[in-house]
Amino acid sequence: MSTFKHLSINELIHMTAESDLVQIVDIRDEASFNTAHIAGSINLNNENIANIIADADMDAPLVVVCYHGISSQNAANYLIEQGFDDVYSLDGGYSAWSTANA
Ligand SMILES: O=S(=O)([O-])[S-]
Repeated sequence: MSTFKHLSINELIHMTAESDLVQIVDIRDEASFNTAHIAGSINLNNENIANIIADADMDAPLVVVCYHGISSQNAANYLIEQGFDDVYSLDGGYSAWSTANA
């Protein structure tokens, strides 16, 4: 069974520049997500997770974003268990992303 990989902010920028297939899921609370999020990301929550999994391309890269890159690692493991093959946890989370993109 595969394990998730760590992804830096720079790696995410390169990955999204090179492929349109990259899926980004943000597991922060909805209010934080609505305030600001990485372009193209989806807010993943208990209500929509089943639909997102059902609609997703399980072979395409899936990047999990949280606040600081801690809880995204658990979510990444969970999403691998659900059948995703190529899962990444964004190191530093949205916090690092927003600092890098300020
Ligand atoms: O979202 S977090 O677990 O990195 S604080």
